[in-house]
Amino acid sequence: MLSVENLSVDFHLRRGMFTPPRTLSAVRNVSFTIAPGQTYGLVGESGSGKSTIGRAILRLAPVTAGTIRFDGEDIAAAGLHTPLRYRRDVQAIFQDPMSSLNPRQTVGETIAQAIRRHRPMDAAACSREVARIIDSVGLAAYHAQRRPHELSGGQRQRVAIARALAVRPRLIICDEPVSALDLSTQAQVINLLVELQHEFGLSYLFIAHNLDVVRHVSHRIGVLYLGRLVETGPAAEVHDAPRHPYTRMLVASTLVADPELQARRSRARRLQLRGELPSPLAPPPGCAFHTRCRWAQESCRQHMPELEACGDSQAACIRLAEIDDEELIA
Ligand SMILES: Nc1ncnc2c1ncn2[C@@H]1O[C@H](COP(=O)(O)OP(=O)(O)OP(=O)(O)O)[C@@H](O)[C@H]1O
Repeated sequence: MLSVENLSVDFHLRRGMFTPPRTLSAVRNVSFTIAPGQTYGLVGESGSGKSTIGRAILRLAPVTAGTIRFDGEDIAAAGLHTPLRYRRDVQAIFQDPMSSLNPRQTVGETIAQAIRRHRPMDAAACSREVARIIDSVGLAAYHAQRRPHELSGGQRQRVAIARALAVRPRLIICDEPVSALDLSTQAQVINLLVELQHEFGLSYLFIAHNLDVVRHVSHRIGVLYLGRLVETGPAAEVHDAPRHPYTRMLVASTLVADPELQARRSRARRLQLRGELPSPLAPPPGCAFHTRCRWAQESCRQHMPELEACGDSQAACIRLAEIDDEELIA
């Protein structure tokens, strides 16, 4: 249904009238597909380019190169005129629903407005539809009268999901939808998204920095480092048997609720991610991860690795064959 091919996004930064703009490569040559009813999870540290990919699909970030096809049609080439059908089929939910919900509108009015924008119907049918959608996201009927500031963070995220569902989308870009919520609310919202996927056959692009969260909802996962995919494949394989050094170190550095697993991850000190993501304005030569990789050697500074098949996944590292499998701790 969605096919992203060799997507690159550059931002041109101007510092003053008389200095030439500098180019920041936020996304480089990223490719993936999302089938109907499936979730593709994008994971990586802050600044790795996850949101920019989501925004490019939503036509909110410029596409420098590559294609974004939806049902075969190149959306990136559509210029300013995004087809109306695409604007309905592809919806989004973000980390902070407060910033995208109108503080003066009740929940019922917000959902009704979204319904009427794409599906004309009379007032009675619209209020029946609002009630049905409110129920389907696990809110009570009385929440229809509430305004965003009268709701908890989890309830506000349910309203954002309801508003997206109101237009009957086929794909939802979920950009860090649970990062601002406490752990138990995170689980509830994630379970809701999974249930809605089964009920309505939805597809998701699920963006998060926590690999365990992404693993839980995704069929396939892409791991981003400094704008490039360094590993991609079936969710279970990428999470439980990571190949790329960055994915291994990301797994080892992710906090989990299971105390035994957390203790094992904390003990694997050599695998803990240290240091900052390099600046995309001055990416390291060769493999961009070599500055933080515990397996890096001189050749890694000289060669930019391409994604290569390993098992059912693909990973971009010239030392894959030499890296010790003992050091896997999912
Ligand atoms: N509109 C913009 N103009 C200039 N640079 C931008 C713009 N949007 C993003 N960037 C830069 O592009 C890079 C990728 O940003 P992006 O927000 O996509 O990363 P991310 O992985 O989603 O991070 P986070 O989890 O913090 O949102 C960053 O270096 C960021 O500063």
